[in-house]
Amino acid sequence: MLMEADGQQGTELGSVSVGIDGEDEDVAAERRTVGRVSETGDSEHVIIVRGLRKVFPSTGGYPKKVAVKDLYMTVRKGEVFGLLGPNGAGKTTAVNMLVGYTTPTSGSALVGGLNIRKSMHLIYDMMGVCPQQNLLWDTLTAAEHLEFYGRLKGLSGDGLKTAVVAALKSVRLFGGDTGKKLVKAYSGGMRRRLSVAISLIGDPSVAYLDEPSTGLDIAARRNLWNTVKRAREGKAIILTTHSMQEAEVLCDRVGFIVNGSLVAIGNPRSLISRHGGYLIFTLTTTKACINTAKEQVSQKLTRNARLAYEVSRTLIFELPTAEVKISEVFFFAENVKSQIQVIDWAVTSATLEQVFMKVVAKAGITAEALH
Ligand SMILES: Nc1ncnc2c1ncn2[C@@H]1O[C@H](COP(=O)(O)OP(=O)(O)OP(=O)(O)O)[C@@H](O)[C@H]1O
Repeated sequence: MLMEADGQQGTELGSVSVGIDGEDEDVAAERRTVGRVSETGDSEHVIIVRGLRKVFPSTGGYPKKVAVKDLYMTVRKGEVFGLLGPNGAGKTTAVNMLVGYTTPTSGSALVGGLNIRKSMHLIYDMMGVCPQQNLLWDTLTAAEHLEFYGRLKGLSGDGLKTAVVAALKSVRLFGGDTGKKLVKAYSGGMRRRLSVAISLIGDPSVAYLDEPSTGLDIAARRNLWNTVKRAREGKAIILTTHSMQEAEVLCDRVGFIVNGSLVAIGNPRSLISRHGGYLIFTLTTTKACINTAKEQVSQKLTRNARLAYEVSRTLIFELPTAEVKISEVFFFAENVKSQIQVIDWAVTSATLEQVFMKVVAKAGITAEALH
């Protein structure tokens, strides 16, 4: 791996401060990792983001916008990293700085040891991008697109032909004459799949996928997940998504961004256990039994049960896992039938989506604003 001499490094890292008031522990630890690997160089951490910040100047009467606030994170070889956040959180702006679409206001990033501020022309050779908006030519076929981008990645001859066929097959654009049709005759989903195939042709060591599954039906989405899983080996992949299911299936680690700041980072499971820490108990009863049901949960399960939602006759409680075992909820649900009429009940662990809503709400955005 190339490690580029970087005169700014000392200054940039000199400003790293860990343990800023209220900063999440995992976010602080990631910041420390950035400091460590930036100093020593490291072939495993393919992407090292060092305090990237983007401020859009005020225009047309609108005030200036700090879209990304001092982002520190790393992505390792073989890792799929998911950037999650509500609309306008700064995900695309962060990716746009990394791929050279927009210049950072401050901070920098190393990609394969090269600084995005100085060596973007060299980084282009090792990266693939699936932008949020498809950048395709209506008058070319899918195969022609892939041949064009394959050549840009240095492929030629039989190697190029084989790579184009493999790419068309990987996103199911190969059957019949599909790959030979002009893109203007493609559906939205087919265009999206082609954009993903373009980003992966030539086996780049870094790939950025901005909401890759937007507009895909369930089958196409699952197929896309398999394509990304197969492609991840030896690559560092950053993807942005609004789908928590996609993040759980695909991502080794995820980062939640709110108002331009990273507020949580980690493996989806560890985030669930760290920030979730509760069971979701759903109980549907009759109107007459609602109050007794609430009392029973508080008395028999835990006083710390939190009523998260009450919709019609359905109550949804969060029960701290430190206080209530799942078997106790089963026992409760069976026994409470002597006190109240139970129409239905269910218990599940917290999901990444619930943890996301909680973390985002804590960071100052209401759940309503997310919809
Ligand atoms: N060129 C620009 N000029 C001014 N403001 C911008 C520009 N591009 C983005 N922004 C603002 O920066 C913020 C972050 O936008 P960005 O597109 O990065 O968010 P996002 O997390 O990708 O959102 P989404 O999930 O909706 O795609 C938003 O408030 C957006 O309005």
